[in-house]
Amino acid sequence: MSGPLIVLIGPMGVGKSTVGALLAERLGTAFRDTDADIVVAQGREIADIFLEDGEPVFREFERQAVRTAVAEHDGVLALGGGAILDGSTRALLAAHPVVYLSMDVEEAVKRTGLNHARPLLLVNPRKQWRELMDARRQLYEEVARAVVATDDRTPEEVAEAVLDALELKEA
Ligand SMILES: Nc1ncnc2c1ncn2[C@@H]1O[C@H](COP(=O)(O)OP(=O)(O)O)[C@@H](O)[C@H]1O
Ligand SMILES: O=C(O)C1=C[C@@H](OP(=O)(O)O)[C@@H](O)[C@H](O)C1
Ligand SMILES: [Mg+2]
Repeated sequence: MSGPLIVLIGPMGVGKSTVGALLAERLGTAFRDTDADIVVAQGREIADIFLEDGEPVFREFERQAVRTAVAEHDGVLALGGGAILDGSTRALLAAHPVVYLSMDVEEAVKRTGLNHARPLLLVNPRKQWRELMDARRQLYEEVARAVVATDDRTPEEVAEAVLDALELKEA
């Protein structure tokens, strides 16, 4: 198996899960999301894993989930926003068609501000999002084969831009 057709990375709320599902539909392939894989494997929501076990344990589940998904899945794969924090994950992704979906902070607050499913943005989302991006921006750029800005674009328009960036044709 040759690995995923597309791997989506980028910050929380940028649309990896939404656009990933659309892309899979347009390409006539399957969609997989490592956050969803972790929820199924653990039988708990992401926020509960953070609360009960802490972030380092979640990151280890995530590291393993990415490894398994990259090895097994040949469709569209969306990762959680922090997956690229792990150096071995970044090394693994170097061989794959990774697209970084980007957005600015105001768009991020609009898309995630009121959503309690994301434990890292529970208090002062604007400040926390800026801090996360200061720590991660360079890692997203380092791993990505293409960058697609999502501000002022519908999920359908983002999906189209991803297909263009990777020169992929619809099914
Ligand atoms: N291009 C877009 N424009 C406006 N809202 C969007 C866009 N993409 C996603 N959203 C919305 O933003 C929220 C987060 O999307 P999601 O796909 O869960 O992001 P991620 O998986 O990157 O965290 C959802 O409510 C989704 O409907
Ligand atoms: O950026 C992060 O550290 C996280 C992003 C989330 O996924 P999404 O990027 O799909 O929201 C989820 O994995 C967890 O809440 C941590
Ligand atoms: Mg997601």
